Amino acid sequence: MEQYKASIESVDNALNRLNQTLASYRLLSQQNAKAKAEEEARKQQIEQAKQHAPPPPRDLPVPATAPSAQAQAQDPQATARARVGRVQEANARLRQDPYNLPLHLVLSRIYLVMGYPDLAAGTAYKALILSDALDDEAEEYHDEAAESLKATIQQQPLEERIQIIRRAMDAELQNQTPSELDPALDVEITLWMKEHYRLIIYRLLSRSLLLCGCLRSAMTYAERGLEIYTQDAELTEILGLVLEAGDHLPNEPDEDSPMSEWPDNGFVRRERYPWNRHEPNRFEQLDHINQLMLEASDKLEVRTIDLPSLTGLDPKGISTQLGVFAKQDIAPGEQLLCETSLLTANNKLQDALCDACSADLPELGSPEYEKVKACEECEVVFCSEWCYQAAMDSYHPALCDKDVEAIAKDVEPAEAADALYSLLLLRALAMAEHQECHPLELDAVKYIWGDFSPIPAIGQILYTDLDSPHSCTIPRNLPFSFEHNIIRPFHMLEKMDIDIFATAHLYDTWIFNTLYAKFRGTASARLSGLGGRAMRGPEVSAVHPMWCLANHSCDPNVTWDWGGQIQFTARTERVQWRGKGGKMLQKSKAGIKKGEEILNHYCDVDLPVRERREWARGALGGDCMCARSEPGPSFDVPRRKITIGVF
Ligand SMILES: C[S@@+](CC[C@H](N)C(=O)[O-])C[C@H]1O[C@@H](n2cnc3c(N)ncnc32)[C@H](O)[C@@H]1O
Repeated sequence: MEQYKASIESVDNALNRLNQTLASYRLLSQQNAKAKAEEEARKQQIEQAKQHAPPPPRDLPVPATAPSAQAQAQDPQATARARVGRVQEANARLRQDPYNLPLHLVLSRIYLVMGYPDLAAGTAYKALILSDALDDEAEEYHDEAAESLKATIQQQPLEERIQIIRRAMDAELQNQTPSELDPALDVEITLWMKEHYRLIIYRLLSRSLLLCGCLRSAMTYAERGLEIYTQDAELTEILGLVLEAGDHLPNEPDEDSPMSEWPDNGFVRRERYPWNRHEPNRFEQLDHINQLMLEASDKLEVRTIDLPSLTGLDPKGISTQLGVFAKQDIAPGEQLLCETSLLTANNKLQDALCDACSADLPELGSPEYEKVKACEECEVVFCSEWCYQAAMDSYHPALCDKDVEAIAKDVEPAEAADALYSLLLLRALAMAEHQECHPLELDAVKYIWGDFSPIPAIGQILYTDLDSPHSCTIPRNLPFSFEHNIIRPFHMLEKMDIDIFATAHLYDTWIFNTLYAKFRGTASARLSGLGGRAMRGPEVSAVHPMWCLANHSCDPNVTWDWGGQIQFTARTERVQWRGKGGKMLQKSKAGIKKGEEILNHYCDVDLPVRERREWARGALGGDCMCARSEPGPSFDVPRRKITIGVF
């Protein structure tokens, strides 16, 4: 105990000495009449100092469950279990100590090793936010991050703490210049950030973004790191790898291309994460799903169905999923489903649409306009008292007066679809926040098919090296960008006054990815009714959780229409097409018999077969196997084009 006390004192003594040295330099600099000349000299010296590489960062503490290399080779299953255990353990520790910067770096590294560079980037980005907060007393999270990091540093070996202080004092003495250290900040924290953690943040962020295909951001962070750590071999290597990855691109940018020409998006794994305890067993919860279906239709029920696996990932060639079936005979032209969803989005700032259901608002001054109701606090408008009340009960208070209106609005046409997905995410986050529910447990989200790829086999190599996004050996089909999957969701949460560190169990990159996976397979989009033009890209979008349980066919037995509500109506005429011998075919009669499956259509069924197949490969993940589109010669008659569909 005495010995411990003495060591503490020696750290304190060293810190005091350092502070005195710094203070004397500050005094000197104030007295110096030739301040300008000195400033020049100081700049030169800083430049010289930058030429010396900082000492390599001490390796981060490895959680106790990490398996040894030998154990990994002997038992890959145990290794995989241990890795998932490490994610859970790091997250559990973060729940107790949410502002702990080094712990974020540990978790980021675990994700990277597990082949989740997207999650590694999300976690390293949070470490960067903490690092920026540590630099400025006035920043949100400053006090919490400083307290947590100080406690971590105090647990480190005393010799190392003293060495770091000594090195800083020596550098100060050698330079004979005013200190770069900010007197308002804790000196030891500043030194540890510089010696260890800031460098690791830049390395982790730039490498993981490189592996996600976000070359522009990877380059930005590698370069930012190199401005501080000019000689760092790893950052220099990562910068080289970014340039090399650019060589593989079809429109290859070169080193001198403007930054804006470098791609900043790619694809990542789309899977039910092994630690995700929120995905329901939909087959066991069919009764509950059918209770939800009753609110949209009393003529339909949800059942399990074996579909041909279109992605080729299922070894049996069959994918057991859900589908929608008729509970009674349905006549041609009869309406069979009418569903209202509040999981909607509109990417136009000025369009007159209901905030809740996205229906067009009636014309100003018309008798119908009487029904329109605005929020008294923030003036957001709803088409009816019903929508106003539903929004208040479901999501609006979480967004009211929170300065979120301009997020993802009025974007370039090429960005329109991604903006809509971001806005659907914002709506889901607001629903979760207001309803005090985990975002993946929301009724509007929980039972949606996420089109997840199977988790890779135990022991399978995921990246042949951790140097290139092209070395990944497993399918990655979830579109990913640093902006949409990381920066924007955290920004939205901060606007909603949500502490992103204290709520990581509710709001984190893996949760955003899971929500995006669900929305990407099921959201319908359309142009806004008011002046919407195709060149502006999709403008309104919604996820209808019951509607989207119906599977696709290029010979559908229903049509659908979506204004404020989405409706299924039994087709009055089935599609006709020319078969192999050029003969006109119409496989089925209009009308739906009890027990028959509801065959939805996600694309324009009037498109020619080649375009439908191309669409199906993108949207369903493979060739559509319905009788009309089965691979093989077929001669479709192209007809009218519509501008509405699942995107
Ligand atoms: C919007 S969901 C339809 C509902 C889904 N079956 C479920 O269980 O929730 C779309 C997914 O269903 C499957 N699917 C839909 N239509 C299909 C078809 N004609 N053939 C094979 N799979 C289909 C694909 O996996 C597709 O990604």
